[in-house]
Amino acid sequence: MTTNKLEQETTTLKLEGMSCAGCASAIEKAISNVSGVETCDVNFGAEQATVGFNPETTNVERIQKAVADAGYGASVYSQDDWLGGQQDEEKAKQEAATKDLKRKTIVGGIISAILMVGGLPMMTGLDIPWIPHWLHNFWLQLVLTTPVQFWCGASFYRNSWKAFKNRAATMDTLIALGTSAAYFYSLFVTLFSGVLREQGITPEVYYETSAVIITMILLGNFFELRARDKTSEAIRKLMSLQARSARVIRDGEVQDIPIEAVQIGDVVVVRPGEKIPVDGEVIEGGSTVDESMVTGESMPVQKQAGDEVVGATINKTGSFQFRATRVGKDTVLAQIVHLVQEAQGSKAPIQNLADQITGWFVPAVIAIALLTFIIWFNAMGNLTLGIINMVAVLIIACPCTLGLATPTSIMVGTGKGAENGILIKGAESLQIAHELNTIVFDKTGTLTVGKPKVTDFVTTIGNDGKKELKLLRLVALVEQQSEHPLAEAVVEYAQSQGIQLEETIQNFNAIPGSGVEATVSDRWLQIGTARWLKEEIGINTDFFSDQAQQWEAEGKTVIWIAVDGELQGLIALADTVKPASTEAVKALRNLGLEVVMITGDNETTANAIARQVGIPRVMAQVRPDQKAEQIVALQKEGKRVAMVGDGINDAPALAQADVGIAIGTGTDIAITASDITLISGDLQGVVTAIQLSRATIRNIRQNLFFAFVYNVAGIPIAAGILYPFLGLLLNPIIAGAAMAFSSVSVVSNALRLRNFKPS
Ligand SMILES: Nc1ncnc2c1ncn2[C@@H]1O[C@H](COP(=O)(O)OP(=O)(O)OP(=O)(O)O)[C@@H](O)[C@H]1O
Ligand SMILES: [Cu+]
Ligand SMILES: [Mg+2]
Repeated sequence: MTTNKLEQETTTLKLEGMSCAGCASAIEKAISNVSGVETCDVNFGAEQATVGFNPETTNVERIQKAVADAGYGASVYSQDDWLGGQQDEEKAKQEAATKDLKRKTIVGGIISAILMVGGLPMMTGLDIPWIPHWLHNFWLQLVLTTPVQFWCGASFYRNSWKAFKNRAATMDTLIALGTSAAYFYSLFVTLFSGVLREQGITPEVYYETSAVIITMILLGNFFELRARDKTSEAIRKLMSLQARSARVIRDGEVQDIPIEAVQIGDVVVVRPGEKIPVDGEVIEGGSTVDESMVTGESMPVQKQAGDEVVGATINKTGSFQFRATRVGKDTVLAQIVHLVQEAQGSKAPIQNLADQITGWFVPAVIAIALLTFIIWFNAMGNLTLGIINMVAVLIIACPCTLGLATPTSIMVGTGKGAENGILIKGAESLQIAHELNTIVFDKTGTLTVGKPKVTDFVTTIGNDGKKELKLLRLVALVEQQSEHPLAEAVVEYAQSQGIQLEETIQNFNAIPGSGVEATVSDRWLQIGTARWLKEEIGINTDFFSDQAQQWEAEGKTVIWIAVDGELQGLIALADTVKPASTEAVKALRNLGLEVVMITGDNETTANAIARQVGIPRVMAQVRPDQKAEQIVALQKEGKRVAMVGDGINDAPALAQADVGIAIGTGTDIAITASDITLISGDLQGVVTAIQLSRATIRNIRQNLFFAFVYNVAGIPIAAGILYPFLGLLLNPIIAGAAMAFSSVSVVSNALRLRNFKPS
């Protein structure tokens, strides 16, 4: 990573023509070889590639060409795609592919059934009267099997040729080799059956082995395709939330226009029960809006002039007009879709092992298969069993299950997150979240609502109303320049006392984590923490010590006022704890996590709030620039730390934490430094995210276990290792069935994650 992040561009490509994880690694290799490409993640499950590259040395076209040269297709994922009709086009293409697969499976199925029935008397040694003998004729079997081998099974040959050109081998290689061995051996026997008989060998053919295996694998593919389709359901659900049209006021009249035609600044009319088409700001009227589809928050939200509305949410009772502020790919919904798409295509570290294995797996299997043949043929002198066992090894060893295990679970997991208002940036975050043991909460705006109100105001001059107001005016004038929530509260309070704030001030200076200072009306004002005034400036603060102590114990934030270096006043502000905070903290502790609160506020206040929400460990008086250091300190204690913050001023800490969880309040989703974004401000989302992560990783482990067990146990049995002891061989047909349905079972297991419910 030598290049600057800013110079790197990331693009997501939609891939075509992959049949297994082997293809994925072939594409990954091809893309990585393009000079200028810095990172590349190919996801087989999501059929997409996420490529980071330096736009100065390469471009998307060159990357696409590399993919095409490797024998696959890559198209650019445009965020506008799903707004227009391109989605339908892709759907039609997919439907055609499914239909083709279905037809081939049916033809293969019928022929296989005939072959199996014909083979029954031979296999069982019985003379079954209703089965005519000619059904077992070698030549008839040849005629029947040939279309299955080369028409139904065409894709296996095509794909293994593609892989071969890339000097790679995939699951298709194994299937093509395995079934070809059975077919051509049978062909040889058919042609020379006379010669074999003369030599005293009973000629036997294995046409049905090949036909049945091909059919079975096609059937498996068919089920897998249908099941995999369901893993991307979440995205489709999100996309379908998009409204089709909007009612806007143009040229003084209300017009119905398609959603793509809406422009920023358009005035949109929304009636009761209608879907809000794009993002905007209410300018007239009011209503309650159901935002659950975007935020996961089930309570409808009140809207009036000045409030933001989000596209795809549903207007309940009232009607209103709003001005469009974000359209097309800039809307909150479009961004969510984009993010989920990217996350679904990203790779979890847990997958690396599976990838490495698949890389050398196929060549190794071919070697084992050859060895099996050689041993059976040479040591046992049995050509037929040699061929059959070799075919069984080739078929059972198919690594496709291994390739599907992780990505399918990740897709379902991230999709499930989105449904619950939890945006997970990548598979890696989803994985790390299950290892967390410490959760650090920011206080203001995270555990509390973040809208403090002034509750008390006292001055050293006692109860002289006029002088008090004069001081408050000076304070508010200074605070007007600050963006701190405390400052806003002070200004609001002053205004509510009827104070006019129209005077320019000089030398304004904000000291983050301490306070603000400025000159107003020739007076030098310093407003901030006691520590700052006392220890850094040297002002005597004794006068208000007791008063401050009392307020702080009530959980109020106290700010101190000094004029010309002398203490003159004290303001207390209270912020309400979010109703869900206590619940969420409790749930997290029940999950076995240590919960910590971090704040710039002073010790006493912090402790009072911590007690209210049930947090045992507090880090108080931490300056904004020190928050990240505190996270490092926790990490040095050996902890895996998640930081939960409002995403704006906590950015460094969010980035430092193992998992940064940002609270996006309302429409303001700051998806920047965080790994996970909770779209609604509900802290319960933290609990859900961790539970979801644990469920997903558990699911992946199950999948990997199934995949490994099946391959590791299957290969030796297929090779005939049990034969000397138990006389047990694996019929290639059974191997084919096992192989076909192992991937179906992995995908079905991943789909179980769809039942995940936040508790
Ligand atoms: N504009 C300001 N006016 C008055 N006091 C301020 C101002 N900015 C900061 N302070 C003082 O500095 C303290 C620390 O501020 P800081 O922004 O680090 O934390 P906070 O917002 O109180 O809490 P948190 O860290 O939980 O967000 C505040 O509690 C307040 O006493
Ligand atoms: Cu396979
Ligand atoms: Mg703050």
